[in-house]
This record gives sequence, structure tokens and C-alpha cells, in this order.
Amino acid sequence: MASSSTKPIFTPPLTTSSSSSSSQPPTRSSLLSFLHSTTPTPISLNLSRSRISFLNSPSSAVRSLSIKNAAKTIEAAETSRVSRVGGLDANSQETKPTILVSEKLGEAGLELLRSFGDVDCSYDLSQEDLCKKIASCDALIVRSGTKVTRQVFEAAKGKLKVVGRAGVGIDNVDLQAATEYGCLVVNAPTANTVAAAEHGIALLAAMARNVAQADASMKSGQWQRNKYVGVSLVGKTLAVMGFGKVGSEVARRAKGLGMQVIAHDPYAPADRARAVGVELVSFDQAISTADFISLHMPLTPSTKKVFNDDTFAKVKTGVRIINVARGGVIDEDALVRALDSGKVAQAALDVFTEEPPPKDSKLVQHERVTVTPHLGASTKEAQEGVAIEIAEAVVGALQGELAATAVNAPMVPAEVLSELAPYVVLAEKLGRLAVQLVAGGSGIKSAKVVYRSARDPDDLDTRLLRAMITKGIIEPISDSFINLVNADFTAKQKGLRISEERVAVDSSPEFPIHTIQVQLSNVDSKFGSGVSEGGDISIEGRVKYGKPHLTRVGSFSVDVSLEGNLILCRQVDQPGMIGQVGNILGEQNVNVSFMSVGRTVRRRKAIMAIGVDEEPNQETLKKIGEVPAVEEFVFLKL
Ligand SMILES: NC(=O)C1=CN([C@@H]2O[C@H](COP(=O)(O)OP(=O)(O)OC[C@H]3O[C@@H](n4cnc5c(N)ncnc54)[C@H](O)[C@@H]3O)[C@@H](O)[C@H]2O)C=CC1
Ligand SMILES: O=C(O)C(=O)COP(=O)(O)O
Repeated sequence: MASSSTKPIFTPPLTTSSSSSSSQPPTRSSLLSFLHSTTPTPISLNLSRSRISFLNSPSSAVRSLSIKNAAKTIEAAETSRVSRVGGLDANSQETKPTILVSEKLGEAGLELLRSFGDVDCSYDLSQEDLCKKIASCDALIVRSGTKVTRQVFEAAKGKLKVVGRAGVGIDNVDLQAATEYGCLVVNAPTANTVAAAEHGIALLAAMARNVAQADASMKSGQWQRNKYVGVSLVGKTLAVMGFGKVGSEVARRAKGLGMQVIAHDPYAPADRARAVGVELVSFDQAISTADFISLHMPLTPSTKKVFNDDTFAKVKTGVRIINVARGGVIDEDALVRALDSGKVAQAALDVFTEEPPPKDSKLVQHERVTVTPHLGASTKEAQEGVAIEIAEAVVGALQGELAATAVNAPMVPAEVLSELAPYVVLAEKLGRLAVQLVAGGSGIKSAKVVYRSARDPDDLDTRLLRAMITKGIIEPISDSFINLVNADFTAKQKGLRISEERVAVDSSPEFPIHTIQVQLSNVDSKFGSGVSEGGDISIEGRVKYGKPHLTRVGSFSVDVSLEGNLILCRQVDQPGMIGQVGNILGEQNVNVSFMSVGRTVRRRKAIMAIGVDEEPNQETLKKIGEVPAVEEFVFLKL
């Protein structure tokens, strides 16, 4: 006979290279709470801790943030901070989050952050100092000058919940480490687009007309009109490499200057190019036909040094190159060689592999190179916009919202979130229940989730539900903290395969999901009745009246609200059973909140599902086990 729940043993084959103790993701007892937990408390088997803080404020889930609404956002942050209990932002000075801003940020953004948390503006920190400070920070806001390395996440010891990149490029943030540590990374992808594009055009024109060189010459007392004869832009071909936000704005402006614009971007939709009147071409075609090449792709492993000796060999002799993307996309030594040989006539660079570059950099010193110190995003307007954009994203994330600009987590639109909210609660509880039915010693390798829904699969986003089921399965049996950011990673790391199936049902598509079923295969159960005919531990639930309900255990139908704790008993189906068990609980002052009996065949076997507010002590559980008709029972914490 099963007794009260014991810790199932989970034997994860650690498959990733980062499994040394120092690099293990931290332990935190927060929830998908998204990023709510204030203290990194190790997870024990205390399953009764409260959860669901991630969606515990309807206002946070549906709040829409926009730059125009900065003032409203401040107000909302303040209202929310004082009105919510139990979350990171409860009405207490002590629980205010600490936000470290490590590079200069626009005042409007700072103001918004200050309305929500304690803001520490510490610029020019060494890596060592950053690592020291970060252990007490809930959020970190950076621009391109701060390297957020694995060491930073390690040093954060689980406290850091969100890194906000006040700009586009996130190549200075170790995203893999952030994900492993369950730390959300958000960026501000739109507010500096125009500034970067304008800077690209400024460099293009300045380079073509030798503005910087002529200026320096005049300031040194010279008047060299013949030396600084330039080239015209009109009618020339510009190749835009990377036809994203900045690239397309550059293209638009270059067309206004009378240039022929072509673009290369393996992922850009043709209609976007068509709308701007630009032809998308292959990499080789772009570089071999262009008079000017302007770089606008992100720095990734596949774009690193994509402009190298081989590439320069293919360009048109006398080509001019502009780079306001990332220094690392060019092999800078190769560029110096190409400039020296005359293959490349000129370059205008805002970004460098190493920033700032060494003072004696041949590239920076080259007389046919125009340089600026990473000024692409540095306009007043862009910096105000970026600051607000990132402050809103960070405040939202700290309040438990899924940021629209999340870089390392699925973006779930606010309306989807609010619709899925009760199912998210159900999903985690089902995962948590299923794992508690596993007998000690069984290693869980695979879980299958079956969603029964009347919705078209395209209208059903289950990533959040899968993450919560994963969280429910893993957290009770390991010391991992799971959220949407690291759910898939952690499952993989622990050798747990989660598969999903959608089954169409004939119910109302008004509700996204009819039932969710969690099946654990190839494991022994400590509650035989929780095993389906197919041999899997199987439980099913649905949302009723906005609340999660357990509706099936193994082959037995039940109907019990998933609140508090749960006792599942299998007994001989006979009169008086409910009374007997109810009396035992009542004697111990354990309040029964719900009760449901499900049976397969009348007067044969039945399952009794009893919701209890309190946790019965061992003595009480023993008495239940001693009721003659009770064949097996299990106590489950939700
Ligand atoms: N200098 C500065 O201050 C600033 C620099 N940037 C940089 O500009 C770049 C572009 O920014 P956004 O346009 O906002 O980003 P985006 O994400 O809108 O556009 C990037 C484009 O590059 C494309 N791409 C990816 N791999 C490619 C490849 N191998 N070849 C060609 N295209 C490829 C993508 O499909 C995408 O369309 C980023 O590197 C960003 O960090 C952005 C703002 C300011
Ligand atoms: O947004 C980007 O990608 C940029 O490069 C801007 O960098 P910054 O924020 O000015 O350091």
C-alpha cells in the first residue's frame, strides 16, 4: 500500500558540457513566476509553497507598454508596486528590486526604473566589480560596452532575473549562459533604428566626400582642394548586407540619394524588399557588383569575419565599405590588406572588433578610413527612446510579464497570455501531480502531453504550457529552478523528453483547450490506479469556471478542484467510504475542500479524490490506510 508521498528518484544523465558544479544553473524556489522570486531558496520537497506569481496580477499580464505611454507606465508601476502582495514588488522598501545600470541611459528610462526599484547607476565597472555587484541585483541594464559573460551569471547566484540590453545587438551578452541560469534577456530593438540608419548614411556621404580627412587637414592649417576630390553617390550601386530594420532604412534613404540599391539577406522576406524597391541578391552577386557595401547584419557565429581575404578578393576594385553593424563581421587585418592593395578604396567604420580599438590600430589610423566611436545609436532622440523601451521591458519582466522583446524566451503576446492563464496553472499542477505518482527509484525519461482542443493547431500556442508542465515535473524532484527561459534546456539536460500531441475535439473553440493530459511512460507508479490501460502514469485535467480541475486519474474519472492538497484513495466501491475517510480527516481538523468519487464498474473499484486544505500528519494518513476497504492511497501536494 502506498503511503504518503516520498521523494521519487530522478536520475538525470547530464548531457551538456556545462555540468560542473560551479557552472550549474542556480537553485531558486521561484516559479515561472517568471522572474519574481526575491531570494534564491533551495528547492526542497516543500511542495506547498505558493506559486503562480507570474500571472498573479491580471494587470501585469495585460498591461501594454509603449514609448508614448512612459508616464502612464511609471504610474502603473507605482500603483502595481503598492497594491500587490506576495510578489517581488510588494508594498515594502525591502522588496524593491535592485536594478543595476552599467552604462549611460536616457533620463526618462531612469525615471521609470526609479519609480519601480532601487536604481544603481555604476558606469565603467571592471568585470570583477560587475561580478561583485551583480549578486545583489535583480536586473542589469547594459549597452554595448558591458560584457555580460558566463562569469557574471555565475556570480549572480540566481538573483539576476533579467538583463536589459538598451539597444539592438546582444552579442555582448552570453545568451546560452543566461538561458541556463533562467535569466531573461530583453533588448530594445526599435528605438535606435533610424539613428543607426542616419549614421550609416552620414558615414557613406562623409567617406565619399572625404569630409573627415579634409576637416582634419584644414584644422592643421592646410587647404588641399585637389587632394580631397570625392566620388559621387548618384547612380552608384549600394549593396545593403542585412536587410533588417536598419538595412531597409538605409536602403530607403540611399534610394532618395539616387543610388541603385541591392540587398543580401538570406532571411528577409521578398515583399519587404519589393516594398522598398530593392532587389534581393546572393552574397556573391551583392559584393561583386556594388560600388558601396553597407553592413547591417548581426554578429553571429555565421557572420563573424564574413568579410575576409576571400571576400575582398571578389569585390569590385575600388569598392567602399561602411560598417555600422558590428566590427566582428569584418576580418580587420584583411581589410587593412585590401585597403593597402587598393582593392578597397575606402572604409567608414563605426564599430570595431575590440572597442575601443587599440590606439595604434592600423585600421583606425589608415588615411582612407573614416572612424567614429560606435555612435550609431547616439542621438538624443534614440537614447531617450531606447531608455524608455528597455526600462519598460525590464519593469514588465520584473513584474512577471513575458516581454515582447525577449531574446532568449518565446514571446507570448499579452492577449494569449491572459487567455492561457488558468491553463498555465493547470499545466504546472498536472506535471507536479504526475511526478508524485512515480515510485521512488524510477527515472523519468519521457513525458507526453496531450492537448484536447477544438482550436486549429495554428491558434494554439502551447510553449508556455509545455514549460509549466516541465516545471511541474522537474522542480519537485530536483534542485533546478525552471521558468519559460530555461524549461526546454533543463529538460534536455536532465534527459527528459517532452512530446506533445494535439487531439481535435468537438467542443467550443471559444476555450483554447478542453483537457490536458500528462502521461509518464516507462516508470513504476506508487499508486497503481494512476496507471492507464496503456501502462503509463496518466492524469488529465481541465479548466472549469476558471479553475484547474483534475478530471481523470489512470482510467478513473474524477472531478476535483486542484487547490490545496489532494488525497487519492482506491477502495472497494461500497457505501460509507466517504464518511469514514472524511471523519478521520475531520478528527484531525483537516478541512476537506472537495471530494469526488470515480469508478469503473459499479460496486467494484472506485477512486476517491479528496481535496484538503491542510497537510494531514502521518498518523492521519496511517488511519486512512487502515480503513479496510482502502486498497491504496497517496497524498499529493499541489
Ligand atoms: N552602430 C550602432 O550603434 C548600431 C548598430 N546596430 C547593429 O546593426 C545591426 C542591424 O540591426 P537591426 O537592423 O536593428 O537588426 P535586424 O535584426 O532588424 O536586422 C538584421 C538583419 O540581418 C539579417 N541577417 C542575418 N544573418 C545574415 C547574413 N549572414 N547575411 C545577411 N543578412 C543577415 C537578418 O535576417 C536581419 O534581417 C545589428 O548588428 C545591430 O547590432 C544597430 C543599432 C545601432
Ligand atoms: O543597438 C546596438 O546594437 C548598438 O550597437 C548601439 O550600441 P550602444 O547602445 O550605443 O552601445
